[in-house]
Amino acid sequence: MYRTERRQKYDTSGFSGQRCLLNSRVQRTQFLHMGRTAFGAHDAAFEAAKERLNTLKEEPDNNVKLQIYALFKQATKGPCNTPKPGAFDFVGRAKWQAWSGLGDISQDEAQKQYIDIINGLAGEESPAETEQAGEEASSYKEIKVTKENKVCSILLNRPAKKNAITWLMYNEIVQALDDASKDDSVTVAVITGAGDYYCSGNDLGNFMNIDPKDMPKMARDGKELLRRFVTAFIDFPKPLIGAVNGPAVGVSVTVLGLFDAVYATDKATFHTPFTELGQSAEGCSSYVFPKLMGNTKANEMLLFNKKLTAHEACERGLVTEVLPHDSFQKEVQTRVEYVAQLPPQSVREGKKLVRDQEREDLHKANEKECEVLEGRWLSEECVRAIMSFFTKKARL
Ligand SMILES: CCCCCCCCCCCCC/C=C/C(=O)SCCNC(=O)CCNC(=O)[C@H](O)C(C)(C)COP(=O)(O)OP(=O)(O)OC[C@H]1O[C@@H](n2cnc3c(N)ncnc32)[C@H](O)[C@@H]1OP(=O)(O)O
Repeated sequence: MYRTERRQKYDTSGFSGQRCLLNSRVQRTQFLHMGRTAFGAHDAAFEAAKERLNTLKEEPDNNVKLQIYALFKQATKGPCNTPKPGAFDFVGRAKWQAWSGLGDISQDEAQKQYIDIINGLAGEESPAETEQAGEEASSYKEIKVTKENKVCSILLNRPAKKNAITWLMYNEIVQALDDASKDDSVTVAVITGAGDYYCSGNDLGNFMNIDPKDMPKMARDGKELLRRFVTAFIDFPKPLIGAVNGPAVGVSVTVLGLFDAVYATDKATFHTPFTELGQSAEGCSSYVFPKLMGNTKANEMLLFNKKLTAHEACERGLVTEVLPHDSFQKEVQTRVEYVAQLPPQSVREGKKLVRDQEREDLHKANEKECEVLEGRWLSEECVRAIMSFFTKKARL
């Protein structure tokens, strides 16, 4: 009863809204049947994701539904091939815009993003399902950690919130890096994002619902959390690779300076809006970015909030290589697999030689940045900036 009723809420492409209902069981069965025959057996994961869509405990908000709808159409039909609906067909127009907004990403890529989002929304795969895929199930809530063929993949897994990093997620990432560093079966770690974003940085909800009298303590705790988080990146002893699959914001950008290689899709952007938020640099970026790109270019990002394209970030040395969005996953996989099979001890010794040159300076920069941020978080400027983010959201 519950499932049928839910199925009536939105069709398999996941979009709710009056004009989108498949309004009869026959149509729904036909649609599902068509869906099944449209894909070969090897699209089992896509099929499974479609099924899982109707078992979600929480209904996604419309933004996410539009994304799911658009990815479903792109995966099944390719680039948008229908005329733009009339001005008064609001739902049809929103759907059309979402689908046409995907441009010409391949059906393969669209399928992959569709699966990522649904699995992200559905939370952890059941251990049985993941075991079947030959991966090690993780016990994490907001990231997904899998280990396969010497590669530890860490997926930032809050696609509905653009993978914003909560207090819990900071701790889970620290835990996952620590675990990967100690696991002899792992020779390389990769971090990437679920859905269309790599990561939108610190979850601004971390600043909300704090009793004013607890602010100083929260700021102290936040400082310690950030210090541990960045330390985990400074001291990670194995090759750490970033696969920036979409826009990256804030702390997710600054710690990239501590990675050993960063591959970005040509749709990725890099934004560190610190002064707009009344905050300041972290992730050792106040030390690393001027070394990487020179003071003025570093200031453009850290002080003047300039958002970089992937190519600009590559020109400045923050990104190793920009790869076409369509073939991004495959291209990154090839590079990661090459690193994974290298003689691990030789790679670790080589990384240590490079990192030891500046390890002390990096820890000093991290301490200093966390100290300054502790003060920033308690400042009027920061409180005002965070409030305006949420009031703007509320107004929309
Ligand atoms: C008293 C002291 C307390 C201290 C506590 C500290 C704890 C943490 C310590 C460590 C701190 C380290 C320092 C880090 C600094 C940074 O990272 S600064 C950068 C922070 N990030 C941002 O400012 C980005 C904010 N988000 C946006 O600008 C936009 O969402 C976007 C990323 C540009 C995407 O826009 P759009 O495509 O329009 O999608 P949206 O509808 O906005 O987003 C979808 C939903 O996701 C939610 N969301 C997205 N990003 C965040 C985020 N960073 N924090 C919280 N929520 C986020 C967004 O609200 C939407 O949610 P719903 O409205 O519920 O759908």
